[in-house]
Amino acid sequence: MTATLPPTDADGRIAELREEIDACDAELIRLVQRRLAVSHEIGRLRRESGGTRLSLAREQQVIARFQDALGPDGAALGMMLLRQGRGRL
Ligand SMILES: C=C(O[C@@H]1C=C(C(=O)O)C=C[C@H]1O)C(=O)O
Repeated sequence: MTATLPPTDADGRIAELREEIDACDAELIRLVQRRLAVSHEIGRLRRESGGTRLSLAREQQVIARFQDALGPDGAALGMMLLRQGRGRL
């Protein structure tokens, strides 16, 4: 059986939990920005040393990691992060 809270208590708890979600989102945004900067630096180093801009083998590993942890939506999230780092191909 689940306990029911009076609406005013529920409102207060929802407000608290939304603050937690806002903090998670802020952290995620910071991490995505950091990931993008690191990814660009690797791409620059690889190009400057005569390599290819992308590494498809590495991209498969990244997508597999997201898929294993989060399922199909995780794989989609991994692909969005990779796409963000690629910029114009
Ligand atoms: C960052 C790299 O370069 C590219 C970007 C990747 C990424 O954003 O994770 C992965 C593979 C590469 O296509 C890398 O090789 O690790």
